[in-house]
Amino acid sequence: MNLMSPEALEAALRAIGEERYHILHPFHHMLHGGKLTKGQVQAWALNRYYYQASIPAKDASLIARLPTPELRREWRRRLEDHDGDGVHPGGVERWLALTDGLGLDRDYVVSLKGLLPGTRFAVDAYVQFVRERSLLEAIASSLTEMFSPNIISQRVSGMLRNYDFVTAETLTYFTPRLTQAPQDVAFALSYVKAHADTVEKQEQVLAALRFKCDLLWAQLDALHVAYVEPALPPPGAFRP
Ligand SMILES: O=C(O)c1cc(C(=O)O)c2c(n1)C(=O)C(=O)c1cc(C(=O)O)[nH]c1-2
Repeated sequence: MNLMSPEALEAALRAIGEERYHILHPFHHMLHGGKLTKGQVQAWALNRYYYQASIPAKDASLIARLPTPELRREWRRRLEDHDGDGVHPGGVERWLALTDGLGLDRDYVVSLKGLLPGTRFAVDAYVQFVRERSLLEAIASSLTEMFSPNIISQRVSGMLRNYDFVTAETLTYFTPRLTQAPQDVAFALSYVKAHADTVEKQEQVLAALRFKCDLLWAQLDALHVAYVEPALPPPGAFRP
């Protein structure tokens, strides 16, 4: 690989999303296309809770390694987006409003007892990646958020149209994400474009984004195998 301009690097990052973001996964198509039962949608929300709940842990470990107040302030905003400020609910709390709206017991969701092993391993791999890899790779791994407004729009409009058990209120988690994600991306992308200034670093940021796409994909694979086809939930996992 030759050294790319920052613009060419951004194009290469976007091409990774075109190729492997979870918007292409069959489970996503079934979810927004109205092809799932209520129990299968509950399984999705319950498992995805672990992703939401783990995001602040990965952001906190990233903040700990940022070298300046300016950088830490920028990343701290994400912690507030997810954890809230004690007055306004954050994303984790809003995700529980979603699982409430789908009729799941909150204590059961938070206990993680019904989680698929595949979800646990994929999410834990993200937190560990951010803790152990370089700051540049850790920041680059957040860049799937470049692609999330698209999948969120598709999911929200499709679910509202196709399921009588889903209301706009149930899905309010997603509304703030449509403005928060582009704000997150503006910073992370400009950081990556400025700091990936060698071929080796450019290869690392591209690999970090592929890794992140893969762990999002693996979460939907786990749901598909357990609840759609061949529908074999592992021992102890949530049963609709
Ligand atoms: O709905 C989605 O498909 C989706 C995807 C992603 C993503 O691409 O990582 C995030 C979110 N949602 C999300 O809600 C969110 O808070 C979030 C934080 C992060 C991150 O890596 O820091 N990704 C995502």
